[in-house]
Amino acid sequence: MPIMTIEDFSFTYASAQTRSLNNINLKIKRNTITALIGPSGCGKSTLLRSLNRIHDLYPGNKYEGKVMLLNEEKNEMENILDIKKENEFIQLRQRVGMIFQKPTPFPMSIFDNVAYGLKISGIKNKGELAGRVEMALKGSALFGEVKDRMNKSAMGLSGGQQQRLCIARAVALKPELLLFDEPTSALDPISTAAIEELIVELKKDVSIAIVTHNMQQASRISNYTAFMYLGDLIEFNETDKIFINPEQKKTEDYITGRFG
Ligand SMILES: Nc1ncnc2c1ncn2[C@@H]1O[C@H](COP(=O)(O)OP(=O)(O)OP(=O)(O)O)[C@@H](O)[C@H]1O
Repeated sequence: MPIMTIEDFSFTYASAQTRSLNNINLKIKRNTITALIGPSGCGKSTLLRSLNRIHDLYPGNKYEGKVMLLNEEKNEMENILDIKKENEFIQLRQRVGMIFQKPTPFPMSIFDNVAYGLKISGIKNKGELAGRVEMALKGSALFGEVKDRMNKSAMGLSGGQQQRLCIARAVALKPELLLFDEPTSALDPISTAAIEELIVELKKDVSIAIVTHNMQQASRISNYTAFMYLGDLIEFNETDKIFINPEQKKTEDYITGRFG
């Protein structure tokens, strides 16, 4: 079973007259990386932000269709568009974590950044907290660099380290799906390579969707690629197929750089 299925999904922003996404159908398979690509304004971020309903931080947006998330315990798919209660939103965003374009560490210590969500989710035991923080930092390939400065401010880390810290913060909550919104566009090539390597490593434990402007990045790290244009999903397939032998002319024009 996929971790998520997006079914006839359309989205309209509160302030907009027309839909930003039209009838999207897409499956995100477990333990794979799915890349969302397409020209500026095609709806990549809008789609990604629908998958943990982060749009709902602002009221009045219109969702149509279904976004079904696998409940592994019950072995059932549940429609996240039915969620209404605050505690259900908190739980959803733990299960479906998000990493943004600019690293967003909190102005607190490295340890507290990672412990923050764990405390909210009810873990109070100091030993357990320390263990989970260490595990998340190891899982995000950051532990070696920060183990001697856990109580120093996270703001003193480099951009690439801050982004790995944000990944550790999400990973600590043991998410089922991680959403990356252009996670390397503010980073230098060396930090970018480290984050790409980390994302590939993470897919052993978690399913991943990533928005990227960088087509080399999509072809390097993803298993599946969705090409979007003007709010439509034009083509979705295995990444090699999309980049080597796409079915749609629009996809081919985009990946060969004829527009976008
Ligand atoms: N808060 C908003 N209110 C109204 N319309 C919005 C809002 N955010 C985005 N849009 C519109 O929704 C459409 C899709 O935008 P979106 O940001 O998802 O595209 P994108 O493919 O991620 O673009 P980019 O690559 O430039 O980030 C665009 O037409 C955009 O103008």
